[in-house]
Amino acid sequence: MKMIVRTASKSYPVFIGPASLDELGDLVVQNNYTKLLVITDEIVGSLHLDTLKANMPQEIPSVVYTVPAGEKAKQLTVFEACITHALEHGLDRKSCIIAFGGGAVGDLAGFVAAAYMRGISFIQVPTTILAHDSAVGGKTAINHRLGKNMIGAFHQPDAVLYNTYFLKTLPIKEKRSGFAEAVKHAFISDPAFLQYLMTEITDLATIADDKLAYILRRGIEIKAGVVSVDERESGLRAILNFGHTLGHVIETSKGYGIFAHGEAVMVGMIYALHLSEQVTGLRFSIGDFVQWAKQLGYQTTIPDDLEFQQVYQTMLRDKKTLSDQPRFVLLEEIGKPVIVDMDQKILENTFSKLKK
Ligand SMILES: NC(=O)c1ccc[n+]([C@@H]2O[C@H](COP(=O)([O-])OP(=O)(O)OC[C@H]3O[C@@H](n4cnc5c(N)ncnc54)[C@H](O)[C@@H]3O)[C@@H](O)[C@H]2O)c1
Ligand SMILES: O=C(O)C(=O)C[C@@H](O)[C@H](O)[C@H](O)COP(=O)(O)O
Ligand SMILES: [Zn+2]
Repeated sequence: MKMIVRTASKSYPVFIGPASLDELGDLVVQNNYTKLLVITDEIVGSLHLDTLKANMPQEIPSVVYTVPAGEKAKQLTVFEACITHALEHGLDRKSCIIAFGGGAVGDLAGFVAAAYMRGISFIQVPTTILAHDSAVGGKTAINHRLGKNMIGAFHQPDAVLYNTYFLKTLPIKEKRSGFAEAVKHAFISDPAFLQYLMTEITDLATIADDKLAYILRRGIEIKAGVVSVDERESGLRAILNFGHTLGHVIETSKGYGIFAHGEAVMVGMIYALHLSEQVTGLRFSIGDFVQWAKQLGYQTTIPDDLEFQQVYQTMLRDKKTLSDQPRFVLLEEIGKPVIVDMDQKILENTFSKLKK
């Protein structure tokens, strides 16, 4: 199946399904790429690189660069090594980078593409559930020890080829991480989708293929709808950050990769739901939601070793913060997000209640 993402700077196709890699050859020809650089990670490369290679047009020269798996890929040293590899192998301005992996590879490789010779093409070939979010919308970035995704650019891909066959080898922790972003998409825009998820999904290890396909498609539709209105987060796009203010702090404070991104976002969403109850008067059974999240294996409390004062300092560096005022995405209702400047005392009291 094919969807089109339309943003102010560019429109591009997202192909979803087991045959999506068939599109690669045509894309390479249509766009006249001179050379391809596949950036993948060591796990995805060892499991699936042969499948990707089998779908790459043999007449175009290609090279592969393998980076560490997970958040370790999103570092300046790895970014520099990718640029060096591209220079040493003669990539030019008409070359194309293929981001082959989950969100970490996508964010890194997209940023390499955004920066190399001031910007070349890239194609997302995502391999995780989470990537229904990360491969669409053009946010690319690497991390800084003081904050998540602090060094990056907006740079849209030429296409997204989402071969759902790759998802078969995902470990349960990564399924959980990716599913949390689908829950986020439901919370910010579609109460019926949230209801569907909470009713139909009771075990992440055994989601039926048709249900997973629907969840990915609906998540991409919601994300594409937001980025088509506000590509560079001048306003509306911030709603995609629901759960991320605390989520990113958890990732940064615990050390990148300890909590998977979506696992941290789940705790952040539960925090934001409690804040919403107090600040916007949200009426929603948080207890039922937390029970369901626990059943799916999520941690639903704030890690015990996090201290509010330190957490608050990291929140102040969040990209949504303006003039030292932390801003949160809260919900007035399910599907009705609002951006709110937050009072430190409310943040602290709710934080204390949600610690283990
Ligand atoms: N740019 C965006 O809009 C956006 C959106 C959401 C998240 N993100 C970022 O995405 C990253 C998380 O992405 P992710 O959850 O895809 O994680 P990931 O890319 O770190 O992959 C997680 C782990 O799963 C492995 N893996 C990937 N595909 C696999 C497969 N098919 N089979 C077996 N193992 C596989 C990887 O090697 C890695 O060890 C975070 O850095 C987050 O900040 C970006
Ligand atoms: O696409 C967006 O916009 C998002 O916020 C999606 C998030 O799921 C994603 O984690 C994103 O990388 C966060 O962006 P950041 O600007 O808060 O670093
Ligand atoms: Zn996210």
